[in-house]
Amino acid sequence: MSTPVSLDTIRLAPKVLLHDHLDGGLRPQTVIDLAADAGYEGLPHQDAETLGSWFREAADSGSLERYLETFAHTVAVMQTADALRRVSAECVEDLAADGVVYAEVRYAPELFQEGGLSLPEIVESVQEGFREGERRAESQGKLIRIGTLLCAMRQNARSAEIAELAVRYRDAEVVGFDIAGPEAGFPPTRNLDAFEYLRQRNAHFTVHAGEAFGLPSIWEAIQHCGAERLGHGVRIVDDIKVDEDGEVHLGRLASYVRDRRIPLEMCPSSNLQTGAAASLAEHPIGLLSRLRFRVTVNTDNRLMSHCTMSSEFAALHETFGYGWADMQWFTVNAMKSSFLGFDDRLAIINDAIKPGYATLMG
Ligand SMILES: O=c1[nH]cnc2c1ncn2[C@@H]1O[C@H](CO)[C@@H](O)[C@H]1O
Ligand SMILES: [Zn+2]
Repeated sequence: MSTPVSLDTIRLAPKVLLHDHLDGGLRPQTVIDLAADAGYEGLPHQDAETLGSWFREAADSGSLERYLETFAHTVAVMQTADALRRVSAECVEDLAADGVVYAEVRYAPELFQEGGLSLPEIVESVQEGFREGERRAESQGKLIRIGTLLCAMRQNARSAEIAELAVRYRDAEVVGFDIAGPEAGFPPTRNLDAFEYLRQRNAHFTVHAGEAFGLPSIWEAIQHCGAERLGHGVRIVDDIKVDEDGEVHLGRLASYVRDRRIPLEMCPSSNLQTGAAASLAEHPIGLLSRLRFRVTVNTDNRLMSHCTMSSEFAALHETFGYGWADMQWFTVNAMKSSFLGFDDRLAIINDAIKPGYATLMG
């Protein structure tokens, strides 16, 4: 018999997360503790519950730029090796407790240099934290693996340096590169040299595109930069027309994205906060899934968007009626689209994902 779908049972389902920001997923209490350690006095609240609500409400701003302002507080408390190790280990524990079996967690090393850390020190501290988190999860009977993505910030001009850093640590579980930050006014082509460098070295990258800006950003990311995946990519719907009678017409770019199976790292809750979609029911994930784009479901920022992988799946279940088979489809899509090697992806699909959903589907 099939297990009824609820938030609690979704937590038991194996899940894969490709788009989660390290500095967007801190526990509120950890932000408070680290602020005290660092002597940071800028926090709006000193009580974990109130602070958690503050992040969610402040991020609920209707614009990406204002959503990103809330990161000033998390970034401020992540300026030492110890703080980075703690945040990274807790991130893994939280994902594992939510039933995530594989996650790609991203952050921008250039943001953590205010206390004098070098870029290698930052990367090594985070990697140590991730490994520690994997060990703690395993000791609680939860198997999880973390791949790291290094981001360059679009508004800064350090992408070449960060791309080199990603390649330097590619054999230490840094699996790829991304550009993040404000999208409007900062087209992905500003970072062409970084993308060229990565392609020459057979390295992987995704690009935040089609979130706060439309089709030109997606087109540049794919056709000029060579992005393998799209962070968000929601605005690809601008190239899809649905007639009154339900007939669907895909433009050239939307067709290309679907034909080439370019993965969309969709983050529904985050999109509602930044105004990229008006409501979950109207979120393009419904149409894009129906049209069998390579859709994946992600959290983006668990603190600011007050979500987990399980809560995102639960919301999709309520709104679109998705059941276990759909969740397995999203999960297999995500695992196939990960930057891990092919053998490792297959092993997670066959050893963790398929048996997990088979049990739930009965
Ligand atoms: O949805 C998003 N779109 C663009 N940038 C983002 C998003 N979420 C977080 N960041 C930015 O990425 C940096 C590195 O993790 C964060 O500091 C934040 O500024
Ligand atoms: Zn993001």
